[in-house]
Amino acid sequence: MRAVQGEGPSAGQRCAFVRLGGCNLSCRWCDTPYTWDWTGVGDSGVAYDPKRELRPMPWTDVLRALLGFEVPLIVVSGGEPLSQQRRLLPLLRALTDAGHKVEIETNGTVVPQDDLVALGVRFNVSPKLSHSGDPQARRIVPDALRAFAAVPGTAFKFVCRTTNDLDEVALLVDRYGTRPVWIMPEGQVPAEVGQHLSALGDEVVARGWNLTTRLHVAVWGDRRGV
Ligand SMILES: Nc1nc2[nH]cc(C(=O)O)c2c(=O)[nH]1
Ligand code: SF4
Ligand SMILES: [Mg+2]
Repeated sequence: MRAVQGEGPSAGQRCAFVRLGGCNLSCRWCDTPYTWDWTGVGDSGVAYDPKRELRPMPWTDVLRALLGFEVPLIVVSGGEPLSQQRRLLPLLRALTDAGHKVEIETNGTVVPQDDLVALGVRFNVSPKLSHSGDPQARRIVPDALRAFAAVPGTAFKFVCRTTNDLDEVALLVDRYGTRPVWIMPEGQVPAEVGQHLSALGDEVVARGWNLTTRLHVAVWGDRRGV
């Protein structure tokens, strides 16, 4: 489906999405539990059925569908798309060869391969804070964060609720050089996003960081596919 990139430095740009199944984390407030939560551990409490939610497709079919949307930007998300980075490579190479910009939304726990980095895709890296409920050793992978920080164009996008979360972000930035920083409010409905946005805005600006909303939530609520 066509949409606009809802988050981060390219927010507002026309795009199409590829959403991959499976994640190596299990964040409580995850907004796409249907990509990985087969047991109902997330806040939704729903145990999704992988047979219903996931559809294996040859990458050439995915390419054809994406080219058909005729949009400049392709956003690859999940789940955690880099769990399948080797298998994604031919698709992403074909997209960049065809002149598309590609952005990959990742949780920052998987070191990107050199041949993926060489394609010139943009990584939107979203390291998870303690309120995700994931153990620190799983959500913070220093080698991966440092590797992403070294790739030109990478943006680090931290999902936050309160100003206390910003102190946690600052520690990660100091330790691993995760810049530039974008702070994004947590929330799956406009009221929640708005509330967190106004709670965070002043301090984000004072700290010299960037702020992003979740444009797709404002436009489409929690609808899937956009
Ligand atoms: N419109 C829109 N923009 C997005 N940017 C990142 C998304 C994600 O789910 O990773 C996302 C999403 O789900 N929808
Ligand atoms: S890393 Fe992303 S997709 Fe995975 S559980 Fe957390 S929020 Fe959901
Ligand atoms: Mg999303």
